[in-house]
Amino acid sequence: MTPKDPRAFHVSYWVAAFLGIMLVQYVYVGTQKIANIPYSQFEQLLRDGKVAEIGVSDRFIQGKLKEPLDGKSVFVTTRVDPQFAEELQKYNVRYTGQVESTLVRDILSWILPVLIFFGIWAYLGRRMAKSLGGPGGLMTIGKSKAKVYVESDTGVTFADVAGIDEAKDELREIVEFLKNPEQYGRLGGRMPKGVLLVGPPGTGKTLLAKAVAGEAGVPFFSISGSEFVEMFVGVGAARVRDLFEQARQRAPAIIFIDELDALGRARGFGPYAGGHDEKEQTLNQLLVELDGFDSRAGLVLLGATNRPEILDPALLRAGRFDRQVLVDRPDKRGRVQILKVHFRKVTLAPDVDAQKVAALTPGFTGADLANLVNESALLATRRGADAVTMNDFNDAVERIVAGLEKRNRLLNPREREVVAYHEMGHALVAMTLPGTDPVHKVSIIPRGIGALGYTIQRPTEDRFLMTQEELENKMAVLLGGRAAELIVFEHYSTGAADDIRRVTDIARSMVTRYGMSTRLGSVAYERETRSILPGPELPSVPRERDFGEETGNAIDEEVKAVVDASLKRTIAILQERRDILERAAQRLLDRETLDEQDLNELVGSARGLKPEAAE
Ligand SMILES: Nc1ncnc2c1ncn2[C@@H]1O[C@H](COP(=O)(O)OP(=O)(O)OP(=O)(O)O)[C@@H](O)[C@H]1O
Ligand SMILES: [Zn+2]
Repeated sequence: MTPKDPRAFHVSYWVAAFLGIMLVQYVYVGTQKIANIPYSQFEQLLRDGKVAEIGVSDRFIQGKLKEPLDGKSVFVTTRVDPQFAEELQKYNVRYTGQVESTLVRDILSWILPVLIFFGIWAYLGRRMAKSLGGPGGLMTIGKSKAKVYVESDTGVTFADVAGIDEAKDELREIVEFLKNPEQYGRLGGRMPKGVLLVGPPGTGKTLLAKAVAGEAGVPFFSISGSEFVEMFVGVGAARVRDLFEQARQRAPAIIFIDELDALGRARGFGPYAGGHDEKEQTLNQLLVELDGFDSRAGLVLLGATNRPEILDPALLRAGRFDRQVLVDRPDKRGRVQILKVHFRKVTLAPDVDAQKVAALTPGFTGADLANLVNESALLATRRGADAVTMNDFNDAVERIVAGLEKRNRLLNPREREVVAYHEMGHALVAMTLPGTDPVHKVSIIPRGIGALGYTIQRPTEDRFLMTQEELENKMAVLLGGRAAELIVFEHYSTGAADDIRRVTDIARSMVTRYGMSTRLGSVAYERETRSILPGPELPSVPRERDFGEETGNAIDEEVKAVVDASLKRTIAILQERRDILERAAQRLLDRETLDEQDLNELVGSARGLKPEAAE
């Protein structure tokens, strides 16, 4: 399309070559037109002395005439046996020699080259399209694919996106900005250029991006990072440039890059570690575009990824994708809302209830739920029913759950219960002990890699200094999960691995760096770069040992003693509040997330109990 696209050159080149060959063929054959004459006429020409030279094969005679006949100077005729010819003349039979059809020759000289040419073109086209990693074939060559992905009106609004209200709220500002980019910058307020939507697959990141475009009524340009993989050098960068160029012309607009991690993988990460020129060039071009565009022009770049941790840090720097919006798996209430959106598309029997279906589908994402509604409708159709019943949903859930379990994405009911008590253990200890950060949210919805549930504490202030008591409370909160599991299930599970690691770090630091152990005194035994205070975690370097083997053993024992004491204390705290733990964990199991207010209602009385009473 645009001359900048390197592939465009290929196509015009091929077309020109093709036309050229046709022209040469035409001119050549045209001047060489051969007269096809009867044998008797040939004899006449011979007798008249008009034939200059001939070539004889066993079936044809071809020759040149001294003067052109009907503008043709070459003739061909079919040979007739001379004796047979005499015979025929004797009986006065008129005869002609006729050259056989020229069809075969025509095919060979015209159609075959054309066919071969198209064959080669199609083959190259397919190969090229394949190496570009995208769909398409013949027709897409030379066209910038970005063009294909523009939607003037996505037709999606926030009403179509349910259950992820927090993410929606964060994007409302972008909508306002896109509706009126000039006004927005009036007071000097700056819009973020890039917003990164982070969340597991199928949670509606693409849908949300489209909804932002739909709400603002701006065009939606989209491209997927994975399309850039395995592309010719230079093509990816050209496409990015082209994409931004087109979007700029139609600003205000949204540019959406799905699977940003495929493109923006940190250098030296994964299978392409070490110079993968093409991706690097494409990434660099993206960074150039990001740095170059002025948000007042009304362009907003949205990116999506489910692996933010592997992104090149350059992408996340200020002025680039400097805002992240979490798009999480929905909890039960969220699932109800999502189901209601998708229920609009099908005819439901009166017994179908979004609450009931939501209760059946813990761990499902928005995409899973959309799939569920669809499957149920298919089952009903197959039955020949005229509405989808609760039974169809039950059957469809069973099928889908089997699939999701295979892909290891769902907890079984027993695991959910363990996770609920574990997380509630953390939360309850935190809410009991003074000086710990308030609990913002508890959830048993898996998040990220590895975390089966989570408890979010929101620090009230930045901390630069912590007392021994505060560190001990922090350890107790971290051990709350393990303690709850021990009390309720009397088991040790792997779910506490990360908690244990962090507790051990704190205990070791207390003993060897902060001099908080009475047995070992206020002596610094180790220098470690890792800090337990909030802030960037530095990579841990091998510890420097300033002590002998005996002291080393004493340190190990002391660390163990600190952790053991902390666990004992934590167990006591929870045992004291066993009934609250039960009630809150059951509520958590039912609702899947509890916010600050829910927790305060459930646990409110816990603070009243003196934690020390437990010791
Ligand atoms: N929150 C939601 N509300 C309503 N429908 C949803 C929601 N989330 C997902 N869906 C349904 O699932 C489909 C797929 O979601 P979408 O492609 O937006 O997910 P995604 O997060 O972009 O996934 P991926 O990371 O795999 O690209 C949507 O088209 C929609 O039908
Ligand atoms: Zn835990």
